[in-house]
Amino acid sequence: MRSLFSRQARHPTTPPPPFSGGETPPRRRTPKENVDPSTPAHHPHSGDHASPYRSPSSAAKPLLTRNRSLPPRPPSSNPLKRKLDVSPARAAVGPPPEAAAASDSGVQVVVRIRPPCSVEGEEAGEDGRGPDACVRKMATNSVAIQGQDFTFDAVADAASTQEDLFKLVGQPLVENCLSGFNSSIFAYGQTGSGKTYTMWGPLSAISGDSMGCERGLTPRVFEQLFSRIKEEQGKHKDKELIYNCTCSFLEIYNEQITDLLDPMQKNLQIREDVKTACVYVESLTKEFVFTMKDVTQLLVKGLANRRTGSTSANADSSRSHCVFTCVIKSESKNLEDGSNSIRVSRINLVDLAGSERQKLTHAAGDRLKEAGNINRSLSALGNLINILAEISQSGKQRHVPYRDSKLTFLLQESLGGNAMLAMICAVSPSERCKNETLSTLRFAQRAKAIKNNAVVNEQKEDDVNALHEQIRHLKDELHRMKSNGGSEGGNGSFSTGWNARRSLHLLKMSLNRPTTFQAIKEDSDEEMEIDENDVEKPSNHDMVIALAGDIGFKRLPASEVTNAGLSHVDAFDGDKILMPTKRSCSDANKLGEDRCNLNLAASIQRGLQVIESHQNNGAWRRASVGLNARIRDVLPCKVDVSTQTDPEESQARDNTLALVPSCVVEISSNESKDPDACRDLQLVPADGAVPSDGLKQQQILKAVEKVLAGSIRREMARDEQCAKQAVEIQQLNRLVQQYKHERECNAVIAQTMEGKIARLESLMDGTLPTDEFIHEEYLSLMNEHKDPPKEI
Ligand SMILES: Nc1ncnc2c1ncn2[C@@H]1O[C@H](COP(=O)(O)OP(=O)(O)OP(=O)(O)O)[C@@H](O)[C@H]1O
Repeated sequence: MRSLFSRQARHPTTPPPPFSGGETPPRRRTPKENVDPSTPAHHPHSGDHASPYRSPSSAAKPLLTRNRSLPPRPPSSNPLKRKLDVSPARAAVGPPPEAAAASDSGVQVVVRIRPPCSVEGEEAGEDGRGPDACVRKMATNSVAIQGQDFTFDAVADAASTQEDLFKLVGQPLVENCLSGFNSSIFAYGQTGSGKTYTMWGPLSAISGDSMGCERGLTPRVFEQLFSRIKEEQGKHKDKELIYNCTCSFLEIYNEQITDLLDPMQKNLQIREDVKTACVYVESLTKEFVFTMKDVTQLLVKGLANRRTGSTSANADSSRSHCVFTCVIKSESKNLEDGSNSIRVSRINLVDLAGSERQKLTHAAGDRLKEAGNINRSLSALGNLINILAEISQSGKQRHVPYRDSKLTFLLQESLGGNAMLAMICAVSPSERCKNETLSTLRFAQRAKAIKNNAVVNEQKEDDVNALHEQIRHLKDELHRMKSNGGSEGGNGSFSTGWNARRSLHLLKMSLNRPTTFQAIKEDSDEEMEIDENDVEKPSNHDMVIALAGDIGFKRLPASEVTNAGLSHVDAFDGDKILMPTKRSCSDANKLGEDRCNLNLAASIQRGLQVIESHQNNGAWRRASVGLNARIRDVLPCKVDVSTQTDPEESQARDNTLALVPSCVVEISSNESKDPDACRDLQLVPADGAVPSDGLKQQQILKAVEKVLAGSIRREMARDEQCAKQAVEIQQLNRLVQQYKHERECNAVIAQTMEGKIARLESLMDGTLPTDEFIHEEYLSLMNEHKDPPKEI
């Protein structure tokens, strides 16, 4: 599966030991055929002890900084972006902690000159370094043939051992795999040049109990792999490292794939997973391997099933390309956050069929047909390598013909893709093979120019979870915005929108609810039922106040109270109403009484002035209307005077007082038409008894003062309520404006989110490379911050 999180390849921390083969002969001035064009001031002898996994041309070039057009950005605070950040420090986290010996992803080329066979020995010398050898090792990394120098990553001559080759190529491969890189080794060369010997070694050395020194690369790689796995598990017990290795073995013979672990399975098909872009062979046998013994069994079985034939160049010539693959899956746990990480890497060990000149090998029949297919297939490989080399050198994109052969189609990951590739080019020192050898060296030269794109194949559980979670969150957010106009729920910028909506709702409730004034309830005279219009604009001269013994206020028809000074009125269920009138006061003709009347009038006047100042207030009018209606319904009613009078006034409790408007009939309807019609008020005793004048006047005065004080208190409470409502309305208006603004912002955010979701999904699907994702995110952020919405 394609990794979501690419990491750069690292430089070797444990370079392989110097190659021990061969001494350096005297230098000759020869044309340099394959100097790496990207290497400045390259010197053919500069690569002493070079590892095939070290490329000076690309040292210190992080994978993601190559071809990057974006300026560097500071580390993101976004956890998701931090996950996507690629840095060597981060790449060093995970099993194994030691950096793998690896270069960037240039193809590493090692040339191996096999020892001459008995016939060739005469011309090439026993060690292949004789004066008649067609190819000579000039340095640890260069050879000379027909007056031409070729420089590679390393050269192993006839004196080199299998162990040397393993240290050069096999050991770094194991480290790369444990670090999560796909890694491949191809053995290329003409028939009989030593490819099979290098890759596997003689069958006897593989299957033998003794650790034969002729064991080839593959068994050594797996010995090392199991040894390193054990070492890592011991070293990082806290990470609970679990490794799974599965192996498969196939051959491509005459352009048909055969399962070497189950040779009955022939003509298997190559499939491509569209989602992950991975290529695999359908129905190929995969075996778990846990020990070296398991691997040996597979190797022996597979190699035994491989097609071989005798040619004039090689008595035991391999007639097919053969690919041994091992997929290594490692799981580790981060004890800090409990998350898991999984690395999956693939080893491809490829022993190619040898090219041959049919004229020289005198092939016929099946061998000829085989040779034709082998050459066609190798020709497709050569062509592909030419194109990849050209692409790497020129930077120009062009079609890469992976599908030209089964070999190139199957191994496309290793060729210019997500893998580290080492190419071992085997050559013969024989003069008779010089053209083939030259051809092989030219092939090697072109292969060296290829740049692969190896990345650590790692998936972190929390990375995937975080991406899924973010997509889900964004989708939810978007859905809410679309369905609710972008303001409900959520957090951050949406919370204000939600507040605005809530405030609007409260405003609506507030405006619809019946106007209630808590202050009135808190008044001690809550049982008082009074129509303020009855005391509105009173006339001292016309005012008649009736005081009932139990301080009940009653209205009397004006006709019944205007004609008599203190007349008995039984209009209300026989209640006696004392009606002190202006005339009765005049009759008494006493200074105290006049003063009393004047004081009373002044008190009432003061109260009424306060009330008048609010008579245009809407709340006041609503309250008045409400009170009028209630008064009409419940009259006569009583007020407990004790709640509004001083203790010494309690003696007046037995007296029933009635507040009598002069125009009680149809007062509610009249008040709006002619408020003056209701201005006459009379206080009369409810029981009709006539109290003594002085006492009564005092009682009246105090009672009226209390009534007015209550009215004033209520008015002040209403004022306070009105002021509060005005502030609230102002605040709500501001919230409405804010709400509108946020709706606009949310529309923009919704658009951005849709884009982000699409990008994240593409990233998850693998259709959008991480580089492009980061680039698009960057552009999106730039766009977002270019024109920030104005704050209200
Ligand atoms: N480095 C070496 N040391 C000793 N013997 C070698 C070496 N390389 C090759 N040989 C021997 O040379 C012979 C041919 O080698 P090998 O079969 O590996 O060639 P090949 O390239 O695989 O040929 P083909 O393509 O026909 O399969 C074998 O007998 C092998 O043992």
